Amino acid sequence: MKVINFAEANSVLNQYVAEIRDVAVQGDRMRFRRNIERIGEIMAYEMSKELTYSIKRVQTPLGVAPVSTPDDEVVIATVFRAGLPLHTGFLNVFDRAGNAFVSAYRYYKDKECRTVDVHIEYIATPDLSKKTLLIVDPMLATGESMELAWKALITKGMPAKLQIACVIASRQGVEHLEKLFPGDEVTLWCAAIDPEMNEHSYIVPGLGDAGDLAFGEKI
Ligand SMILES: O=P(O)(O)OC[C@H]1O[C@H](OP(=O)(O)OP(=O)(O)O)[C@H](O)[C@@H]1O
Ligand SMILES: O=c1cc[nH]c(=O)[nH]1
Ligand SMILES: [Mg+2]
Repeated sequence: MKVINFAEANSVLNQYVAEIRDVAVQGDRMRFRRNIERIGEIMAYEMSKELTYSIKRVQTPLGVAPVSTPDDEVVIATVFRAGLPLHTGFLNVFDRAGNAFVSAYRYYKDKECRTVDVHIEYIATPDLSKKTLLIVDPMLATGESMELAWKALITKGMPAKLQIACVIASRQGVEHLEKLFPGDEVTLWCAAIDPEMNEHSYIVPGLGDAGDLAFGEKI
């Protein structure tokens, strides 16, 4: 798997990442969601450079313009709930894309909240055969949700290409996906890679709980 880490380059994307991490700013839910969305828009633009292009002839009122446009049939897939604002950002850019949704949630198997498991309940997707699938989820912690989402999605057709986008990934999550996707056909795009996870499988320094920050606490 190829890994592209936007934190290695200076751009305004880092300002949005700083705001979603910052305890003094992240409590503004609308700004939090919009920042994730803006990160999605920038990532989608960068990712668009990796698609397959061909020149089409476009009739203007005054003549014919040759324009190189993408040929990929893109499907954007995300994981409820936290993935929704990132999905919106991608869909703002790839506005003709198909859309897939998977519900995956982490739950603790023990009272001490130390052993996390992931449960998939719901999947809604178009046929993924021969498509260019973009799986977008803001947090890649253990990597279990992403692996299960991928495995659930491919029961609905095998895509021709896969790109994965996260906002904050843990080093362990990246290694988990590297084992799942050996070779360099799959690319992971992330805004930052953090070094650690805590005993509750939260990314450190991370940003906290992305789903709760975007939508409020759940019971
Ligand atoms: O790599 P993992 O250890 O599997 O963790 C990552 C998952 O955690 C978050 O969802 P969460 O389970 O918190 O659900 P939520 O979006 O409903 O808050 C996030 O959106 C990922 O799907
Ligand atoms: O740090 C983390 C890990 C998983 N999910 C989150 O929302 N945050
Ligand atoms: Mg959550």
